[in-house]
Amino acid sequence: MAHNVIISKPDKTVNTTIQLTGSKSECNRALVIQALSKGVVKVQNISDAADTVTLAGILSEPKFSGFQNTENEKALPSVEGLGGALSEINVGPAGTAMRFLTAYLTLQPGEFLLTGSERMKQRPIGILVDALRKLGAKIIYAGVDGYPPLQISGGFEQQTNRISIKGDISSQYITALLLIASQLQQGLQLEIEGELTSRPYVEMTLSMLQQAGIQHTWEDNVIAIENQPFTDASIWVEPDWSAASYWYSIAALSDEAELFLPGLASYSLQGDSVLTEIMANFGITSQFKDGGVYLKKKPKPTVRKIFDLKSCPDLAQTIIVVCAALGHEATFTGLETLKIKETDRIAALQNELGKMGVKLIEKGQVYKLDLSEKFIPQKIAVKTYEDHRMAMAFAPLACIIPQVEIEDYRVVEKSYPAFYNDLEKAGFAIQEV
Ligand SMILES: O=C(O)C1=C[C@@H](OP(=O)(O)O)[C@@H](O)[C@H](O)C1
Ligand SMILES: C=C(OP(=O)(O)O)C(=O)O
Repeated sequence: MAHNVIISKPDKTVNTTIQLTGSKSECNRALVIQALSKGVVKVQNISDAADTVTLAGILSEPKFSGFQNTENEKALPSVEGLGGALSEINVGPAGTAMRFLTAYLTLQPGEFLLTGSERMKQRPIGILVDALRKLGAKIIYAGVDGYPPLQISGGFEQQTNRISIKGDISSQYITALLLIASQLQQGLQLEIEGELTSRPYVEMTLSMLQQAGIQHTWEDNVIAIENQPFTDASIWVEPDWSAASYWYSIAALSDEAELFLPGLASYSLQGDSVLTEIMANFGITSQFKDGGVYLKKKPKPTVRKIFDLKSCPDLAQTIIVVCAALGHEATFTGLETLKIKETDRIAALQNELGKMGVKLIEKGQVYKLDLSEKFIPQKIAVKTYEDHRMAMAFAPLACIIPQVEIEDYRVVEKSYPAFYNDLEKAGFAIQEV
């Protein structure tokens, strides 16, 4: 089976409609809410992202959801019974599934071994485990302290309703706690210590809980949720703005382009919708009408020199690659969390941009592109490091480099399985090698 693809640009101007799959962030929250509500809350427009399929599969098992979920038909169970006593659950590379299930399983009767891919075993989870233990949950490390796999004994007597948690490593720990908060006997008062990274993801969690009837207060750095029931609701998942970023990037790297992305609205729960503002710097206009967004390229000189990506870390690779490709010597901040994602995204960017003579220089918390030795090769072979966003952020380089080879190209399935089909639809040639 081929592992790589070579992408070449279309013969004519990109002018098409791309229907993006649902946001995996919204979906994975909605699935946990649905399971906690025992099916009272429904989910519509479920994503086909592998991370969502994995979580839906796990939660559709009656022993984990406490109800028979027949709605998520795309679900692929990835659960194995271990001698009846301990159930092993493997989330593969899905960070949100790992973090959300860690909290969720502490409330479910049973003994669980929660594990994931080799990379997942290197992604820290100690901050969340410590917080859950303070609440009274029973979790032990089955491998290295501070990292998955975790052994969780579900069901616990709550010891306190007030805990504090560091906010600058991953917002997913905070989301995991907020998702279960209303089901804790004493509710939860969560004090966020220090800076909060990826803040829009916490706001997304609270908005979605609110759609499911769960009220909260957020005063200064304390988010409080009382014990309360979910109410009948149907949550509609928006298309994925992070996936949209690759289409904005294609438009930015083309002389001309016109695209329609149905389902995206100017108001979104996803912080990555800030993309429209960021991409305006590269001459992309976004017009919201007909139930979606039209993007158009209008060449203009790029003015913005500093991009703070703390609130939208999943856009970092897209924007850095666009700046490098356009020869825009920009500076980036808010990239601290990139080293603990699917791969060390800083190192991966440095390696792959190096193949076109571009340096991404780290100076404390500031990263600067050095384009003094930049060149446009005839061909580039991009390693993807088991990171979907490396593949999708570099693929648009095909607009300016005749042949872009993406190694281990199927990594995109984590969030956007139809990526290459959509590229073909837009006129790109995709050759498996
Ligand atoms: O809550 C979420 O759905 C996510 C939060 C972000 O992670 P961090 O909070 O770890 O930055 C983001 O990078 C990830 O892709 C999805
Ligand atoms: C960081 C990501 O995902 P996760 O942390 O959920 O694995 C991502 O999709 O870019």
